[in-house]
Amino acid sequence: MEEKTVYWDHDSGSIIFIEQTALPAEYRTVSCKSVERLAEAIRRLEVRGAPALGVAGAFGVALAAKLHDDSNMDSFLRLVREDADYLNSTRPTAVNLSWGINRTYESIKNAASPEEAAETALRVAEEIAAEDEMMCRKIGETGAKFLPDECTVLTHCNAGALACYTWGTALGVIRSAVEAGKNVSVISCETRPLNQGSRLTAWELSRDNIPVKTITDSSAAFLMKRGEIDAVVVGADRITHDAVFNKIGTYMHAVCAKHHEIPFYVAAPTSTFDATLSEKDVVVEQRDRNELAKCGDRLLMPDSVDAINYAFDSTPVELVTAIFTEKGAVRPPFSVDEILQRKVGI
Ligand SMILES: CSC[C@H]1O[C@H](OP(=O)(O)O)[C@H](O)[C@@H]1O
Repeated sequence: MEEKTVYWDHDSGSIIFIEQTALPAEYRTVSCKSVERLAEAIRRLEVRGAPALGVAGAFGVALAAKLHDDSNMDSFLRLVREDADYLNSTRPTAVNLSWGINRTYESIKNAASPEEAAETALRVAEEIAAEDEMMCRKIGETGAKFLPDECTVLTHCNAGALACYTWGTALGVIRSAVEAGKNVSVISCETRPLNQGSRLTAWELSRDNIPVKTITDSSAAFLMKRGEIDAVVVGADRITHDAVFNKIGTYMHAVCAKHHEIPFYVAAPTSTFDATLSEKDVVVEQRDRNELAKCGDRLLMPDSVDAINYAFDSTPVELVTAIFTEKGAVRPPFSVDEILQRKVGI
């Protein structure tokens, strides 16, 4: 997949993103010209996936800096910070969103004018996007070495090009393994309730001619029990010293993989690591009941019944075999500070 998930269009001066809620039925892009529209896109998961949220948040700050033209720098920066905080409030769990927003905002705090600030913010956002692509390819190269020459890999949700600027993290590992000549088949869990696995991962891999079959999330343990899964590779939204936060259902797969002695890998850039929090401190996003209660116009449960709809769960690092990063592979237990400070392979 060559398309970029979210990028800046210099001709129109707007953010272009792939509208992911329309996939797989329709491939379309949106030209986003306001911070409010970008915030809506993030809340609706039109733009989604931890690294992609980091890139989108960075371009959101660049858009805010372009749109505000208050000549007084103090009020200009206050207005841009308000937009940045508004974007940051859209989704709490993926650390990359706040990381991309804050890194871009910090780059303009000493600008001499709004014009200079807008130029700087856009440059930094495009650097973040380019870094994401480079990191995904390094993550892929690292992880591909851990996969057997012939294997079936189970993945959950979408940690592919659509969850990043391009290439992907978990799917980046699979793409790199295929590029290295390995015979990899993929089992993609549909990932209820929004079906990022059946809608997006299956779409991405089928376009790349990588063998993929979709299963219900509840089928994963049975396939492991039958010996049909050789490895699990998933993405991440936030990694603390004691847990990996990822799409709801990941913890279930990790427990089952441990029971069946199947390696459980996580693929994520070091920007996903959080040195400030522990598992108990992280806010896990809860989403609207209607994501479970309805499928289009079809009612799936009584209106009178409430739902619990966590968007993520947390997997203790003890259940993780290794984490593939752009700096190399990390085996728990690990020090997040040491990982973030290391410039070379781990
Ligand atoms: C490459 S990390 C992608 C990560 O983000 C997804 O969440 P969402 O679709 O709600 O943004 C999921 O947790 C993926 O593993």
